[in-house]
Amino acid sequence: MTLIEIRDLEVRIGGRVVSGVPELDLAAGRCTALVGESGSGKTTALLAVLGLLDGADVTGRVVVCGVDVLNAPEKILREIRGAKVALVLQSPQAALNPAMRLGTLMRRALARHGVKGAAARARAEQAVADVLLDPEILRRYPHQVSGGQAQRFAIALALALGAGVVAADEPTSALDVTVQAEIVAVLRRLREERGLALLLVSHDLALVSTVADDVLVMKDGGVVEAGPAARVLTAPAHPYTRDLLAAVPQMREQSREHRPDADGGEPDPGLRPGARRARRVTGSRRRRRRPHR
Ligand SMILES: Nc1ncnc2c1ncn2[C@@H]1O[C@H](COP(=O)(O)OP(=O)(O)OP(=O)(O)O)[C@@H](O)[C@H]1O
Repeated sequence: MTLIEIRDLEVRIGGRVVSGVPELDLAAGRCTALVGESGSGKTTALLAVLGLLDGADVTGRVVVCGVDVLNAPEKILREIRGAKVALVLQSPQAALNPAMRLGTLMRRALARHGVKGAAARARAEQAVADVLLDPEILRRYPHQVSGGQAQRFAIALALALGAGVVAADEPTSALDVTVQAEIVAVLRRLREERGLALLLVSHDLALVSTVADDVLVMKDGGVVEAGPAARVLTAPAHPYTRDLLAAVPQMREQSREHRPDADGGEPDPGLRPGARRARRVTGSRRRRRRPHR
């Protein structure tokens, strides 16, 4: 079943094309990743899927869980956001109301989608258990949880609402290495067990190589190459993709000049050989924030 279908999507801001995706099909249980340099249009494409591009000139066709997003009334869009497609951001704590316990927050979100009382409590507890969090976390405030816990809570919120698609924008780049691997493991398990579909925006080629089935490589607001991750990341056809991949060891050498112990430490669980190196380098780009747990 196709959950996201994009055809000839073009987003213009101030007359300039800032993001364009000619074709994307995402089925249940699959993961498509948008990769590319900063400003290439990845986040804009993700926001288009959620119908969150007020003020932009958007053309083409975006169908999410049967809803024609670019032509749907705001009321319908509000219904699909959360209940069908959940957005997971780089720093979920920033998006959580600091004055509200996580349990309250989740129950309010459920109430907006018509689930209340004991059913909401049960749904919340099940969802946090599904991402391997102790239900006790529902009594805590956002500042009382780690970055990794907050990210798992954001995923749990998506599960509680019954979302079949998670749209994740750099979901691990604000987290430290061990926690990144935990989040990746949770996302992979949910795909396998629940058939969750994942639309992933990431700078992190290591993350992409471990979770994505398909990859779209974006540059200057367009897609320069698309195909199965196993092919695109090992035998890239486009010079830009080759540059992107070639930059990884090169940047590693640069970073080693500044950090003599750069290759120390144990390999990360859950990363394929070579991926750890790619992660370290790509994870140091502009959007990376200070790791926290
Ligand atoms: N609201 C806006 N107003 C003006 N320009 C915008 C707006 N939103 C995005 N852009 C421009 O659109 C282009 C694509 O931005 P986008 O955030 O989609 O890129 P990205 O690939 O996700 O980059 P990054 O990884 O840095 O977030 C950029 O040139 C950006 O400056």
